[in-house]
Amino acid sequence: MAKHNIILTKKGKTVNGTVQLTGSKSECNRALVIEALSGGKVKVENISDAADTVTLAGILRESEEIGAESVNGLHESPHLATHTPHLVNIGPAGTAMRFLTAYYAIGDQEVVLTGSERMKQRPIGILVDALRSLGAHISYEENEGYPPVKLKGSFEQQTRKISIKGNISSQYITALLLIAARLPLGLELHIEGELTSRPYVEMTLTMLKQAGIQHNWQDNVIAIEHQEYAQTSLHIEPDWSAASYWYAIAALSDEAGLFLPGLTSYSLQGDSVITELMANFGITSQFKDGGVLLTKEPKPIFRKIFDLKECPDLAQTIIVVCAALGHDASFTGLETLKIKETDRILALQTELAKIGVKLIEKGLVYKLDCSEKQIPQRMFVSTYDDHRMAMAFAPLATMIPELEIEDADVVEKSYPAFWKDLQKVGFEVTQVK
Ligand SMILES: O=C(O)C1=C[C@@H](OP(=O)(O)O)[C@@H](O)[C@H](O)C1
Ligand SMILES: C=C(OP(=O)(O)O)C(=O)O
Repeated sequence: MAKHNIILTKKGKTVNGTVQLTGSKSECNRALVIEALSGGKVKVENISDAADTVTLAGILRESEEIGAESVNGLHESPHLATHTPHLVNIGPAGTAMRFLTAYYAIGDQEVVLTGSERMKQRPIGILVDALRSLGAHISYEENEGYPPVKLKGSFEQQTRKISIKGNISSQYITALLLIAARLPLGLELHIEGELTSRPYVEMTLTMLKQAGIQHNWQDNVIAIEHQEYAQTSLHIEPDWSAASYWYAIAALSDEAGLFLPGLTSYSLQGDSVITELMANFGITSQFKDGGVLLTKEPKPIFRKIFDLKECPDLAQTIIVVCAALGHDASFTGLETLKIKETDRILALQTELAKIGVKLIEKGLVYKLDCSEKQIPQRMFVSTYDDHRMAMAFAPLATMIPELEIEDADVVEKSYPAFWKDLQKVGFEVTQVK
């Protein structure tokens, strides 16, 4: 598909309106895997239209069909008849890549699981090693430790007790927890060292519980016995990471009145912490009428340090807001950013340099230096195949008269209606020929 850029403009410094956000990509991806493993007992309500979720749903549906054909003896499918493995391409969806690796590892189909060029650079060795110790047969098709992977579909559980490093990606842990109840011996997962992105692991366990799967988490050990799913529906809340861009827009405006229906203060999503983070920039979040109302009051910013280890997907949103406001804050917990859709540290450094702001690495702390900040009349934002680069820089249109954003469709990964929603609240979006 041809890539196209857009120019974003916004007149005035007030923003008002109602925006219905799509379902959470993280909740939905978990729910779909739970649904697939539950043998039809669990259903998903309010499925997200994030491209990563739509892709995952399609793949799981196709897999179930192939599974059903092979159970019924209909081996006429060209893949199965010639023993060519079923080729599954997950594109840029990291969460789905990790979850499907675990899902196919315990299935009975032979599958080669691949993704976009960037996906082939996003590590998966820690998860593969854990699955191999459980008894899965997995090999690498290109580079050791990275997709594509071949899953042989001949799982025999060797042990229930495995260890996994917790500081690279919580998605490996979620992937294992999602299949745990289907393992004949269950799972006893020992998390070694620090656990990054912890709220995502909590979300997984809560959703499993909603689906009838109990767990026991003590210190660094999570245990799930082999057990049956309950007959139930999982309801997906709107996406709090998507909400963060609306908070950023409010933070960079003089006045705001934005209503986001469906969001609750008791969300499963760790990114709901955006309400606390944005309070530092004068944003009040009022939960009422079945949603959240954001309002803005100008106030001095005091907070100097932000630890984002539990909410890595908010890093770009918060850092861009601080840079735009000329607030020299420091950030910790950004270690996982280099292995996401792009190296997000490098991408931030390169794009912030265009407004004269530096993001300086000092060991594990990143510090903004806004002393030479300059808001230009026009800016071109490169997006590096990263939806969050496009959405985190879009709020700058409240300050920069002409903001050109590269490859606008990149937002489809998690929030396809983003540009349309901006238009609804008074932004102009012009496609560049
Ligand atoms: O489990 C999830 O749904 C996610 C976990 C996080 O990844 P890491 O655990 O790799 O930080 C997050 O960045 C990602 O967007 C979604
Ligand atoms: C890191 C992200 O997604 P994933 O890892 O699922 O590609 C994200 O949405 O910011």
